[in-house]
Amino acid sequence: MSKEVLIRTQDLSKTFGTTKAVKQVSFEVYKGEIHGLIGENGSGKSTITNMITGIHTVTSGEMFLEGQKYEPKNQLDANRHGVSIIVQEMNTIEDLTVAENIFFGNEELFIRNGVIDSKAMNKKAREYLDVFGFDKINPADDVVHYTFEERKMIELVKATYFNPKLLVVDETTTALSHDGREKLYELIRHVKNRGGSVIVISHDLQEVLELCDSITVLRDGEHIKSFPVTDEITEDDLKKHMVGRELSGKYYREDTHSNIEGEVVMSLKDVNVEGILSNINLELHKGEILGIGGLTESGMHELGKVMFGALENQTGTVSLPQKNVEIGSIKTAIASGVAYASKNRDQEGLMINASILDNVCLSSMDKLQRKGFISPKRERRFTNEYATKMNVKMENINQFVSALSGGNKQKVVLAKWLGRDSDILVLDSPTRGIDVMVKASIYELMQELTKQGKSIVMISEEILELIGMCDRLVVLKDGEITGELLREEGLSEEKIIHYMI
Ligand SMILES: Nc1ncnc2c1ncn2[C@@H]1O[C@H](COP(=O)(O)OP(=O)(O)OP(=O)(O)O)[C@@H](O)[C@H]1O
Repeated sequence: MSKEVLIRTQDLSKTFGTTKAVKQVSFEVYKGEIHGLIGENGSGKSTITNMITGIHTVTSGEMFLEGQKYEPKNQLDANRHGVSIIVQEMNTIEDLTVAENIFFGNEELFIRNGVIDSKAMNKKAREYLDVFGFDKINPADDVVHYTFEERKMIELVKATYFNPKLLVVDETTTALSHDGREKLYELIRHVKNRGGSVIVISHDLQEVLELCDSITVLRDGEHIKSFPVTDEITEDDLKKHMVGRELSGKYYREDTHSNIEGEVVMSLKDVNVEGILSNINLELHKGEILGIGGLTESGMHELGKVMFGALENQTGTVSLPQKNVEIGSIKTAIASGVAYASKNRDQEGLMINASILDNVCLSSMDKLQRKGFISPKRERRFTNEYATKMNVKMENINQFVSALSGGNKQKVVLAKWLGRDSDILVLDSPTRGIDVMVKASIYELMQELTKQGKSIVMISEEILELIGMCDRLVVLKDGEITGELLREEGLSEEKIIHYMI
């Protein structure tokens, strides 16, 4: 049986100012297939899918959906054509309830006598949430009460309750916990089994090979290749297509030593946060990479905030013994050389509507000033140095962060803290959304920093990166430390999972 094309792009292009983000891309997605869209950070993946899903207008070129010319006016219009998207960042509206978020733009479904029947809307939302087993999510609650992960789950329902013909999943899996990821895979397969198609954008190449029926590779906004996935295709093949040359070199550390001999630079004593963390006692050593692992709800993300003085209602102490400082606020943390990169980068890590320069310089103002004056030249030099170090793909340092691709935003977060020259870096999900090549350079940089005597706390849901990089790994479950593992004793997935669940 010949395959039927669901969507086809013909010479599709998108220009933002002087940036040619997508250049005459022609590719097609068949009905009933999972199609991977891969490429380095900034290669145009999101821009293409944003055009397909009506988020961006098309600069030039055409799209055809089931053979018909397709020109979505906006996202709702795309939904009405059976096309939806789950984006990288949080995409729920804070002031609305769960149900109002799910049916946003389609409220007319529930209008009775000229007013919205909230009861009927909540009832319908309940039904859809139950299909996914999201029984802890209440349709009538304001969405703001839910975690990043739960809000992503609400978005899954929003994007699929109307049985889309085409679902786009833009770099979402790496933002989710193991369970959330499984739910998303289930959903993707469900759409496929019903004859729908899914475009998956992911930097996890193993995931792409396992999940997808075919793959399209982009490089610098151009279409490089589309091909079906076969058993012969390897991750290295994909990398080669992505960068245009053979790649060599190791990804993770190769040594098996646990570098924990240095003096204690941070000490947590009897830290408790009601309902989140219990009796946390932990020490971080100079030059160490301390991994924190667990399921997303384990308290691991909150532990990072505690180390940065960013959580209220906490008892116990977080201190820096060498400096004789107790961290009780973000201000003290920054002033004492502690940096923190949040998992929730758009809300907590960056000023989205400010320039790269403003973002990189903000936390280093004290370092940059001389006699109370900050020279614009020094700011520019400083920003250029760290943006270049992190390989940020940008027009120039005055570009707004909102105009950067997801992975490049993440690089700005890291550049900001590297520039500050902090002694302790608490990095929550540091390589989220980052392409394989830059990931390798971040791992290299982490090693370089520890050699300089800096200490790193790496909070991650990627077990392999924890195994690959940490001197010591602390595992949390239900807010408590359940295990501590040393690199030199051998870190393995089985051991870690044993303490996680
Ligand atoms: N709103 C915007 N304004 C200006 N430039 C933009 C905008 N959105 C994207 N770009 C630029 O378009 C190019 C492609 O970005 P895009 O987000 O499509 O990349 P991507 O392949 O999805 O990257 P990533 O893997 O990092 O998410 C980048 O150079 C980016 O800076």
